[in-house]
Amino acid sequence: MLKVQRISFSYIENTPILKDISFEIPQGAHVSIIGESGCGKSTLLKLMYGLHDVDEGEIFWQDEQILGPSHNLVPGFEKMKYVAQDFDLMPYTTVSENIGTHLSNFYPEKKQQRIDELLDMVEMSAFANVKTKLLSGGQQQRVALAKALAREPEVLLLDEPFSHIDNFRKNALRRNLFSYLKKENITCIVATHDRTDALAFADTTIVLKKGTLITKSDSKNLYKNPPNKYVASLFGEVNELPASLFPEIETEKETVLIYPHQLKVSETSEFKVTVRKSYFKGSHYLVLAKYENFVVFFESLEALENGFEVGLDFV
Ligand SMILES: Nc1ncnc2c1ncn2[C@@H]1O[C@H](COP(=O)(O)OP(=O)(O)OP(=O)(O)O)[C@@H](O)[C@H]1O
Repeated sequence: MLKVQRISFSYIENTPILKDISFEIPQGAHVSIIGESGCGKSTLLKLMYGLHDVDEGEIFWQDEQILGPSHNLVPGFEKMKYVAQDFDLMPYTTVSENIGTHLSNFYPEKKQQRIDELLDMVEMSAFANVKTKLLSGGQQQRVALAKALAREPEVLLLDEPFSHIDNFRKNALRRNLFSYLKKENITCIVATHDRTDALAFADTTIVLKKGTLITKSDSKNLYKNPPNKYVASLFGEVNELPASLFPEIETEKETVLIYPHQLKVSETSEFKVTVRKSYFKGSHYLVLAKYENFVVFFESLEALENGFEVGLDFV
């Protein structure tokens, strides 16, 4: 269990970056940390790894307290690995050597086997003997992930781990990585802007806003029942519309949050909007429309003309 207990932190005096944050993460769980840019996601990861001293509060992994640099000669908690946004690779050594940096040379065959296994997982076997300075950003990011896993950490902390990787590889890599982590019961915490990291791969999602934890919840549940527009917006476009338009939705609030895919064009609906623009999204169009002073997003299989009036049903 990772226990974060009432921690607060500031880089500069009287400018708090994280305020009174508490949560627990069971061993083997996968957790995403989401929130707008600058809300403190990276800082929280760094504190969990022991790269800064907390101002207040305590962090524990199992029964061991994670202490910052004022208590440790070499900052960083041994049982964890942290992959930062800058990958921290040795540029003039090969991919294999980088991955094997922390592996013992005592059993060379075993070491090579482990390197090969990791190269395969991150789909970098063809680059084993290439110096890392010659790799693209996305390739370096994959090597950094493999290097972090080489000695099987108990906890893996990842800061935007797939940000440099193209979609084609990202999806395969994510599937490989997260199924490997589950198999090995490695706890994984990912700071991310990518909703797929949260929705498809994290059991639990933590939401930060301006340095405070605003919710921690089952990822699917959070998506289906976002507590407010800020949370819903982290998953994509969302409409906040008067609840009176949707009597079928039970709520005591004055407004309801509705994702674009929950609104469908209907000839019979009395809720009429005026189309402003259609954006092609591949499988559908995202249509921007106006209802009185509200902006309304909905999905349509066809592009709709500016000025066109359509009815929308909640589905
Ligand atoms: N070394 C530092 N010294 C002073 N302020 C810092 C330092 N690092 C980060 N900050 C500030 O702390 C706040 C939180 O930064 P952090 O990088 O943790 O946010 P984030 O949520 O990870 O952002 P992003 O999504 O853009 O990566 C920001 O206001 C940032 O400017």
